[in-house]
Amino acid sequence: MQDLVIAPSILAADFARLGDEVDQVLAAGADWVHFDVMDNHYVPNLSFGPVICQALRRHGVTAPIDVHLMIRPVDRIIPDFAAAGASLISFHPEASDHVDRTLQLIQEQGCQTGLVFNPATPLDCLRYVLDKVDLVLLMSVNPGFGGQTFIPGTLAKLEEARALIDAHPRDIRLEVDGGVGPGNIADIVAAGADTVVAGSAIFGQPDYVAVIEQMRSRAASATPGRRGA
Ligand SMILES: O=C(CO)[C@@H](O)[C@H](O)COP(=O)(O)O
Repeated sequence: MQDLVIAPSILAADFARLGDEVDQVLAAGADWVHFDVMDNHYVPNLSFGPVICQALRRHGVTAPIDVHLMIRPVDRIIPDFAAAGASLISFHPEASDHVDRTLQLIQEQGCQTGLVFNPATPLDCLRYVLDKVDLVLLMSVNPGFGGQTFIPGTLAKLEEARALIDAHPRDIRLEVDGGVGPGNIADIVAAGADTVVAGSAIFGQPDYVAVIEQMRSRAASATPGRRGA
């Protein structure tokens, strides 16, 4: 399994001070910036688009920007995110008419690819496109809002995804998003995740260093394959 990546979701940041907020979480030990794009169509909420991604790059952010598209359709906006500095672009298979083509488009734009599965969406299509996927993202809440409660059934689904990934020769990250924090990260890592998104659990705390350290130390105590140990 790959080293743990912690990707704070800027959806929970103070937008009026976004550049400083991102600088602070990265200085506190976060690895990536998780960038939640919502269109008030695929999900019932509206967030931000490529200009904000570009603004973060112009501000000086060099860490990977992990763009999660909760939009439909997806293809039209992918070149804009690539030009804005996205490192990795993930989308939901049901939001694309042609999943394989969208994955190719992201690759052609020079970004890494991710496929996102909602809590009730089966992983069925994954095995047909694993050769084009760099990251599998399992939603552990229904997408659209931060601050929701982790859906426990995600743990069994993580184990299912981990088995698929481990049977594949390429390095593919397994990310979890929604309701993740110090209280459940050990079980999440034990179930097979190597990448975690956390919004309110990080930005909701006054001390970003302390919460990120706590998440790392609890994750380090997990034994892969042994949930609840
Ligand atoms: O994509 C989403 C919600 O749609 C997530 O990234 C959440 O924004 C995570 O927030 P917390 O549950 O960690 O507050």
